[in-house]
Amino acid sequence: MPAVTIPPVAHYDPTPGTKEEIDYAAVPIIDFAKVGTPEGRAALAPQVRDAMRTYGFMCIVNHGLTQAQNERMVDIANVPFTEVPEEEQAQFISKTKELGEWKGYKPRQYWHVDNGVRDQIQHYATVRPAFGQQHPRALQPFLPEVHGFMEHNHFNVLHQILRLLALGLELPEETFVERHHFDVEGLTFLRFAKYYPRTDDDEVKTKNVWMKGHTDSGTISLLWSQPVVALQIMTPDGKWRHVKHVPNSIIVNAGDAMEMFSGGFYKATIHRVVQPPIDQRGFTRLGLLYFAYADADVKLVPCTDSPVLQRVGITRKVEDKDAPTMQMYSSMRASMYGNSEVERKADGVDEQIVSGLVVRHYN
Ligand SMILES: O=C(O)CCC(=O)C(=O)O
Ligand SMILES: [Fe+2]
Repeated sequence: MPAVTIPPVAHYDPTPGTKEEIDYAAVPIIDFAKVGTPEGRAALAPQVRDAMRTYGFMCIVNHGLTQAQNERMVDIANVPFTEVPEEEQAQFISKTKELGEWKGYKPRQYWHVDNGVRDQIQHYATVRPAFGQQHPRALQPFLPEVHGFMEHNHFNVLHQILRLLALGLELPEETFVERHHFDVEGLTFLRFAKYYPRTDDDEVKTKNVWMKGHTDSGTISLLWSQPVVALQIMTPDGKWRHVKHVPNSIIVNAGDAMEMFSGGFYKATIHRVVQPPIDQRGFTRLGLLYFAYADADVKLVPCTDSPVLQRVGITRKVEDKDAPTMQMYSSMRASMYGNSEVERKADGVDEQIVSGLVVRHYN
């Protein structure tokens, strides 16, 4: 058998952890060591149900990748930003506003943040299968690893979370798994995100907000925890609080589609990215994010056969007959995000109407 050679990649030095005192959100830590067995899932289901019902966020440890495998992916994630010449990057710009999809680069300054300030975040998005997309030359040697990382996210993490969320609603375990295929073309994608330090003027004009408060449009987002403390969530008491970095963990949140499937039972929690604490300023912030969506043609209506929902009641944002499909909803959201044509409400909340649903961005 030929030896498997792993192409070398430059190391991305992680930013040192902050030493500042920070008011962290009490995001529950969920240990996935036993998630592979029915007994393990039965024990985890109530923990996951409570976390996603109360916070809409949880932190998963023992997800099956080692620290070294995690670091290797972070190194690979830096390749599209550091190893691809600008002229070549220009050939792979995502047509997000035109097509409502994420594929390739989101350049810096693509979004309006606030008061005329544009973002300083660059993304590179890979759809599934990774081989079905054209990629810049420098990334090509790493595609088998990128694809393997997506498979790990999908089957070992996402599908297990979906099983636990179905159990939490007393639904058959595969209810949500069956709506999240990997091998068919769909909306789910992997994002490499690089946040660059900003000018003081930009910080003042945006009140230190780097990415506006929002809910994610899909079902489940997997944010691989990284050391720069800048992600905040709106906690149940209405305060913004930071999410703590737990080494080699995954921060998980539910998006709008999961909130709709669960009739409001699981919360699509508002979150945002802000300027890091003083000792972490001046560094870049590099993240791995896997955004899961239900299959494109699935309608975003509540699971009325859940005994739990029958007991606690269902909240709908639109009538079932008017509910959008996953494709309709996500592409509208993607094309409209960061667009200045929003209605400014008095309290610093911007509103847009997407497929008949009100979508809010919080400053
Ligand atoms: O970078 C992060 O920590 C979160 C980013 C985020 O919320 C998003 O890309 O939707
Ligand atoms: Fe998000």
